[in-house]
Amino acid sequence: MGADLSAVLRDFLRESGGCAIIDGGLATELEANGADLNDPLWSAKCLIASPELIRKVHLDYLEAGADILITASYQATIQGFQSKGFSIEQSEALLRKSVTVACEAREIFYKKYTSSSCNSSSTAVPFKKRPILIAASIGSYGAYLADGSEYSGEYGDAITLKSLKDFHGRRVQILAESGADLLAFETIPNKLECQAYAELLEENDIRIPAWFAFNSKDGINVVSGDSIPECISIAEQCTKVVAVGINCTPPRFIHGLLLSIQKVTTKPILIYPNSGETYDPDAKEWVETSGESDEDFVSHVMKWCEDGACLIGGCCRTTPNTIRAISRALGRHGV
Ligand code: MET
Ligand SMILES: [Zn+2]
Repeated sequence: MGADLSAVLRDFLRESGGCAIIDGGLATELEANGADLNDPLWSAKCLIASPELIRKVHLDYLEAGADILITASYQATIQGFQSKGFSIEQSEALLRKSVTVACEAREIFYKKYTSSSCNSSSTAVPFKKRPILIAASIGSYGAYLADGSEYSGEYGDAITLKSLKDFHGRRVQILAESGADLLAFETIPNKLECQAYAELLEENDIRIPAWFAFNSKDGINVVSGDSIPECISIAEQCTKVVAVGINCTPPRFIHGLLLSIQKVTTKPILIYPNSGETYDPDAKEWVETSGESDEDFVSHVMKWCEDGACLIGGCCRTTPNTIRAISRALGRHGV
């Protein structure tokens, strides 16, 4: 029998006081720090040209209180790197680099606070490292297409369960063996891709736990129109999936989605909504009309906890300030 992968997350949640904080948007925060991500690789472009910027944003999120960092591999695929002229070996190395950069940020953060606590006073209480997990991001096939189809879930008839498994298989294997603590399957737009991930996890020797995060644009179904309870039930049956929930979805939908998810899962529930703005894939920009301020966003946090969420963070257009505000709302203090 394999190791109990769910224990990794349950122990971590216990050490985090019952509710852990996920980081905020990575790609949009890289852009806020000056990166030009108008590219099919999106945030993964920085793995090639500016990994130090990714490390900085990871560190900003740790300073803000995040307990979990999600790597810059959301739109990093072997196929995507190859179409830029990289070899298979180089492409696989870039995938691994997304995890290395996040691990470096965690090390820098730990060192900083270990040394400051040692220097402060001879009677200082030994510094207790807060546990920090690195979650290797796996964006959907629609994210690789870079045409916004992770927000429609419409892949066309040519895309089958088998083609999705073929597309994701090697990347999943590489990231599972990269030193990451978890695999974060993000922005899953339809049931077919959920099934493909679950089968890949079951059929391969994947030794780290995974979470499945779906996105919704109506507060009822996943973006393709497939039923949330059906998608969650697929994840529920997969022993390697240790948490399920929602990402990159407006905060106003989260309460209703949590109520429907709760009914069909026994696993910890995670949510990391976006800022409430909408992405226009044709214009390639976020439409700012219905965005929520950090205060509005955070005013939901305690309610989401009562609704059963125990991993909470932010997705696109949320920032270290959002995470700092979530941390305060949860009564966290200091590092
Ligand atoms: C479109 S959702 C993007 C998720 C990814 N983890 C990011 O924050 O960049
Ligand atoms: Zn997002």
